[in-house]
Amino acid sequence: MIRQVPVITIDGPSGSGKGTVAALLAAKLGWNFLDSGALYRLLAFAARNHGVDLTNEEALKLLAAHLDVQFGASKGGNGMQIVLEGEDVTQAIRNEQVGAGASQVAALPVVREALLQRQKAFREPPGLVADGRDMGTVVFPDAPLKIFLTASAEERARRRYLQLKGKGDDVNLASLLDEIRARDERDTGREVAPLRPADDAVHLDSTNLSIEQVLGQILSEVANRDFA
Ligand SMILES: Nc1ncnc2c1ncn2[C@@H]1O[C@H](COP(=O)(O)OP(=O)(O)O)[C@@H](O)[C@H]1O
Ligand SMILES: Nc1ccn([C@H]2C[C@H](O)[C@@H](COP(=O)(O)OP(=O)(O)O)O2)c(=O)n1
Repeated sequence: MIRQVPVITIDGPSGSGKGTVAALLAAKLGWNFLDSGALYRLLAFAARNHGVDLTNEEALKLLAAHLDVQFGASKGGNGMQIVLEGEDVTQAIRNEQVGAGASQVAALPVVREALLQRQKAFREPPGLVADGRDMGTVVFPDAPLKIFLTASAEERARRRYLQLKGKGDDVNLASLLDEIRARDERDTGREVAPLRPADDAVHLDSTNLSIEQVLGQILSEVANRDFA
């Protein structure tokens, strides 16, 4: 049997730490990294730039199919740089307004379909770490290790607050908590590819864990299997 390129999926709600841990894990293993949420964020961002309404399914489908984006190593070497239509949007797509737009367009089946192959194409040797909402359930259902990462809504809002404040954004903890809850509801309640753990996912609650502890627990799951 041909051995498939291994994938580790990390799904979970906003602020659970998926992106941080997935990037660290990919670096540690020397594997590729897919930040699937960035694709939905990029689509919401591009729609705004092109004056496309977030309910206009036909236009969004076209935009998603032709999204001109490059993912590369950042200039400083720490993290990923995202270039959309020639513009560096790495930071610009990381605010709650773009996150809410991403969650809105992500509920449309035509959009998910248009982005599916683009996500699967990240599965290249020697392996892939993919984070998002439906990595383990829809995009890579045969992944040999699936993590479902959670944390309380209050802790997730606190993390997001510190993160955005650190960037100099003007943020309010109570509204971030409201936004996180609204996004949880939309992402778990939608009909297509809702946020939910795969049946074979390992559940990790990071509320009281440091980033290093979460990474350590995932690495011990990796060590218990023989794919990496
Ligand atoms: N276990 C943790 N403890 C404390 N802060 C964390 C933890 N995991 C992530 N963070 C911080 O929380 C913020 C959100 O993390 P991020 O990886 O973007 O979450 P997600 O991708 O799930 O939305 C970041 O500033 C990150 O450094
Ligand atoms: N695989 C994915 C990834 C993200 N999405 C949607 C739902 C999310 O609210 C938005 C933004 O995702 P992203 O992972 O960037 O957001 P957070 O960093 O968790 O706040 O995109 C999705 O539907 N499926």
